[in-house]
Amino acid sequence: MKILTAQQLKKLDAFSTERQNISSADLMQRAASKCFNWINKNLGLNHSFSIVCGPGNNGGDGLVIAQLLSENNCDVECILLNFTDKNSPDYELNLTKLQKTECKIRSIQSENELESIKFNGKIVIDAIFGFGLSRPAEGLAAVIIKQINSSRTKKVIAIDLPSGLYCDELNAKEDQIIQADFTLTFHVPKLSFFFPEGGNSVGKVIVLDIRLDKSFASKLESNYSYITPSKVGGFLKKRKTFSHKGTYGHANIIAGSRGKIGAAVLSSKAASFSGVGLVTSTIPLIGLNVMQMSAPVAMCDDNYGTDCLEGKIEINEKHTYGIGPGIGKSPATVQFLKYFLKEVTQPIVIDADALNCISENREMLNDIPENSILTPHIKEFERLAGVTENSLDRLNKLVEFCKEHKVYVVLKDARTIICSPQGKCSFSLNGTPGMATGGSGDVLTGILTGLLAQGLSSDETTQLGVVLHGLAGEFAAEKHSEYGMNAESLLEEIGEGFKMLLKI
Ligand SMILES: NC(=O)C1=CN([C@@H]2O[C@H](COP(=O)(O)OP(=O)(O)OC[C@H]3O[C@@H](n4cnc5c(N)ncnc54)[C@H](O)[C@@H]3O)[C@@H](O)[C@H]2O)[C@@H](O)CC1
Ligand SMILES: [K+]
Repeated sequence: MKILTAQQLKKLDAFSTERQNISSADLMQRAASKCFNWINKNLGLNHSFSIVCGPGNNGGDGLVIAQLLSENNCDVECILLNFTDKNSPDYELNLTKLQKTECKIRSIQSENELESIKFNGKIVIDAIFGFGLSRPAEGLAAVIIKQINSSRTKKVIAIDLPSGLYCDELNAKEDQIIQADFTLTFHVPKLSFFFPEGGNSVGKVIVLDIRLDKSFASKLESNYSYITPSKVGGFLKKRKTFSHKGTYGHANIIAGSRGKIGAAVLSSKAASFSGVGLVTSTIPLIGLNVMQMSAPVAMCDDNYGTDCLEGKIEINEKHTYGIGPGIGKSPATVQFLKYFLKEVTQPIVIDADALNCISENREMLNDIPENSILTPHIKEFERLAGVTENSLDRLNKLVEFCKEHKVYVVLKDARTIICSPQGKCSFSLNGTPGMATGGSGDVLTGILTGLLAQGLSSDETTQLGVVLHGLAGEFAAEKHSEYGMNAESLLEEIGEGFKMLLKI
């Protein structure tokens, strides 16, 4: 699904109402009903609700939600921020409707009236600004946002976007933005959700389908799309009854050095859980016993060096290679990598120290086979492509880099971004902060190598692999909490991720 700008969302909104022969107020009613239903189903109605409304259509959504809560006999108070007399027409219409219900309505003109408002213990519904934010929240809006953020609220639910967050621009550090527990966003997640400059404020993102015109949306120009489990599940190939280990490819994980054999173990195990037929671990001799004991499923090739990888590897055209986890940067390993890249012709997965070696020996960039998959985290990417000023600058550099080198880059972060050699970017919302721990990246390398080995294209591999890795993280966090999980917990949950994708 394409990620759209505020301008495009407005156009889509207008086209959809016209095509469906409904008014904009009907669409607002539909959007607000979706929010109400989500709240009812997921949090229940037995709470005290405070709904804070701004002057535009986001505020209008808030008014309809207030109406629905009030009609369902909830304890609800609606706070109107009156910093302008130019309210949107649908806001005015729904305010008149709300005034006919039992809902308590408070109209706030100035900051000193805010003192008497208490948000502690309440579910706060933030409907101050949506995608129409045109400048940083200031004055009354900024003060109330600050007040909500510092209150002991039960939960904060942002409607469409946390107020104060831009839709497709970057916020400044000092901007006041609602810190939501949940963001109920319409149609698609917004670009800003994927960047650290504002993405920390969205909490859990729930995308609500308000039946905007899908064919019109697909014709709008956008370089950015959002990957969902339902999209990537279809990339899985059906396993045949009469098949054997040779049917499903051979992943060769080239990894490890003295003290970093764990990275090789994690990657090799992850590959073995990805559906691949065979796994070989190409490791220095020092890791042989550890690997055989911890990952007996992997065959070992220990012919290249004792403490670190060295020498000239013989490329097997039938193998799909994933190189980098824990290999270190010793001169002998750099030579090993140089030779490997010169010889290999099929797309490969390149991670971690292999990327760092390439950054320090840039001529190697020219030897990376087309459609290979590079999996840097932000620092590793900056070593490859240069320091970036902010997320948008990084996104532009990412596009340039992938086009120039004809590779896929999986830029690992809380919100991982995949960029294709054509410069198309896909964003994933799967994953959890519990995955911010050593070894998570090694697991991703294993998954990607395993999927690529099974004959998926690099495009399918990156999208499916990133979602699967994120789902494994979510299942691990569910079982062990975000604190009590590690990279090994991810391995145990790859299967749960597959089960979910197969159900869709
Ligand atoms: N297109 C869609 O998909 C739909 C949009 N809807 C809602 O409509 C919202 C967009 O509505 P609008 O375009 O009316 O915009 P908003 O409601 O986001 O806010 C715009 C209003 O706030 C003012 N404003 C902007 N920044 C300000 C600031 N920093 N300080 C003070 N005032 C400021 C503007 O002048 C305008 O009056 C969406 O986010 C969503 O909640 C839904 O009702 C239904 C469908
Ligand atoms: K909002």
